[in-house]
Amino acid sequence: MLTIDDLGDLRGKRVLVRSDLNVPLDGTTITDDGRIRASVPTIQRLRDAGARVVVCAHLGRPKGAPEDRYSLRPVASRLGELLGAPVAFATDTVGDSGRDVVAGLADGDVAVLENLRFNPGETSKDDAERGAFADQLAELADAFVSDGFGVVHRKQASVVDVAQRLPHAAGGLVLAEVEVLKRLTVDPARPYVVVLGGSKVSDKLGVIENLLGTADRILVGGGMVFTFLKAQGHEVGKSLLEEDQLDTVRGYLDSARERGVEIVLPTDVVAATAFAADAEHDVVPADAIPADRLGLDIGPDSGRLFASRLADASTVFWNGPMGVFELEPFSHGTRAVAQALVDSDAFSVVGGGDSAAAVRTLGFDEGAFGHISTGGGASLEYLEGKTLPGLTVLDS
Ligand SMILES: Nc1ncnc2c1ncn2[C@@H]1O[C@H](COP(=O)(O)OP(=O)(O)O)[C@@H](O)[C@H]1O
Ligand SMILES: O=C(OP(=O)(O)O)[C@H](O)COP(=O)(O)O
Repeated sequence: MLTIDDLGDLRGKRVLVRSDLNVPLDGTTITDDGRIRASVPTIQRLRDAGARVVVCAHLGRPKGAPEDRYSLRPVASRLGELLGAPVAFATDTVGDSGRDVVAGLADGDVAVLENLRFNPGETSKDDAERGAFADQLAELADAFVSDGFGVVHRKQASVVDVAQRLPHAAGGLVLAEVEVLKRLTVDPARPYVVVLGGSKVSDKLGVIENLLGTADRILVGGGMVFTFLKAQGHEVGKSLLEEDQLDTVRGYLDSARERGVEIVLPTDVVAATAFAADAEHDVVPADAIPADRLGLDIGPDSGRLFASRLADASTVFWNGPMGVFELEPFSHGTRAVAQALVDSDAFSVVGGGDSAAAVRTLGFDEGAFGHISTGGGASLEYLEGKTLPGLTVLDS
């Protein structure tokens, strides 16, 4: 991959940096700034080189139009604090504000553009629409640095199309993440255990197919669980469910059996009356979730089971919290898995915005894990052996 050194002298040049600043927020309060901190070294390096740094990023999944709750303004403020320098904020991405803010930058200055996903072109499936938005982004800069590892699996304008329009390079974060993940693709020490959870179920269920060819054991928790339980014929109440994936999941279970890959499912679940910290909740058997309840965590028995299936692992990749860890009553399963990794001798990689945030907010020391990756879906697709569009485009 091309690196920042390949871009030559950057003094006075406008450099567009695609970062992954998709951090968890409580209102306008950032509850974990890990992804912003991870983005700082590349931005600082470009400042030191005298570049005029234009940072672009997304927050959440707005549908192509502005929504206050997804504004990057609080993120820009936090970036300024971490850099110890003023950060200009454009209230749009490629409109008047974006252009004015970029025009006002001096060498070494930094600006953050408003959420890329407020523009329909960013995530469009239509090449022409995405290309037109990428043209506008490219007009704001002389060079492009891709540093948002968490989005390199997305074929989106700011990840792929803009790189085709400007001299481009991989940032230090992307290079570092790929370096670590390579260790898990080239002959990982066995047993190799993958732990999957979280809420992006439709996105991530598909990775299991390829992981069945590489992992020895897959532990399933979080919102993923219920599609498996339902596929086995159990009721899951009001829990997160991908109804149209039931046959696919049955196929995974059959295929795992044939290949000798162990799929470990929870034996009990914390089932609540509502998605709220003060909701009534009980531990119920995984095969007997009441119709009016939703599963928001794996239960204590499952926590012990998962820990026991991690104890002998030599390599572990974990993406996706085991429950709604943001709410204390539903954080115990995630804590149990994190503790099991801390206690094991395995080389462990924890990937994903929320998984990394969970580990930190639950009070674990980052140093106790082999690597904390900023990418969840991106890491998973890399480990599957898939071609990631945001990486391929940096090769040429
Ligand atoms: N049983 C569940 N039901 C609903 N949401 C869940 C459940 N378990 C975990 N989650 C949610 O999953 C979210 C993280 O999912 P995801 O984005 O896939 O992970 P990551 O960001 O680590 O890749 C968390 O906000 C958590 O509250
Ligand atoms: O949070 C992210 O991914 P992750 O939840 O897989 O870690 C990235 O910012 C990508 O976001 P997206 O899954 O909305 O494209």
